[in-house]
Amino acid sequence: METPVDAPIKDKHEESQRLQKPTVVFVLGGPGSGKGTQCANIVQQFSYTHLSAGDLLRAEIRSGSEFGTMIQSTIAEGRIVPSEITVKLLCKAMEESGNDKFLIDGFPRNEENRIVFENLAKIDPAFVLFFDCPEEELEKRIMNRNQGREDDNLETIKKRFKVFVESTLPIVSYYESEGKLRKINAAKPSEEVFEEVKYVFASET
Ligand SMILES: Nc1ncnc2c1ncn2[C@@H]1O[C@H](COP(=O)(O)OP(=O)(O)O)[C@@H](O)[C@H]1O
Ligand SMILES: Nc1ccn([C@@H]2O[C@H](COP(=O)(O)OP(=O)(O)O)[C@@H](O)[C@H]2O)c(=O)n1
Ligand SMILES: [Mg+2]
Repeated sequence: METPVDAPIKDKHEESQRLQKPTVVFVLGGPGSGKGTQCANIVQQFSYTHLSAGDLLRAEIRSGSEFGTMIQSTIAEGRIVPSEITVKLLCKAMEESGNDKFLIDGFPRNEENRIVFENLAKIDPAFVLFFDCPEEELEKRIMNRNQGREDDNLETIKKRFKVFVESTLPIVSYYESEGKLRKINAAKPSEEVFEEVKYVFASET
């Protein structure tokens, strides 16, 4: 069939670019809500690669990067690292993975994260998983986590909860208004949470 003469070449290029975009699922929830735990479960049953923004930032500190000291002090204070750094780490990890389906855990944590990702990666999430859990349960889980994290102490946890409420919950509301939020009750035992998670993935794919 002939190409219609008025079909602009640029639009065709943009369409093929869009079709090649990877599938991204953002995974949000308060600190200690089980994002990392459930992502590990998901990759065992569905063909996703798990990218944790926090893990990438901690690896960047260990690598001796020029930004290491700044990232370390930002994390120790429970604040959010400048988005360009985190988004570049995520994009690099996506490129290097060889996969085209990603769980992006702990991101976007604020509006700047969301917009910089939109502008640099130019990918919209397929949907957003949100692990909903009361603060007192989160605090207990973090205090028992034992991963030797500098930010898993009571003083920093309080700051992280404040950042979560002030900066991340508005992002959760944004995706809800876009019809992209899949809210999970994360206050249950891990196996029961995963049953809900599986149901979401089975319905989406
Ligand atoms: N449903 C759950 N019930 C009780 N403890 C949990 C549950 N999910 C995870 N945990 C534990 O809570 C801590 C925080 O979980 P993690 O997956 O690291 O959360 P996040 O990545 O959201 O901070 C870990 O020690 C983990 O083993
Ligand atoms: N998008 C992100 C994700 C994490 N971080 C930093 O990394 C810290 C740990 O994030 P994390 O996702 O590993 O923490 P948990 O929610 O898993 O406990 C956050 O408190 C922030 O200081 C960030 O600045 N930007
Ligand atoms: Mg985590």
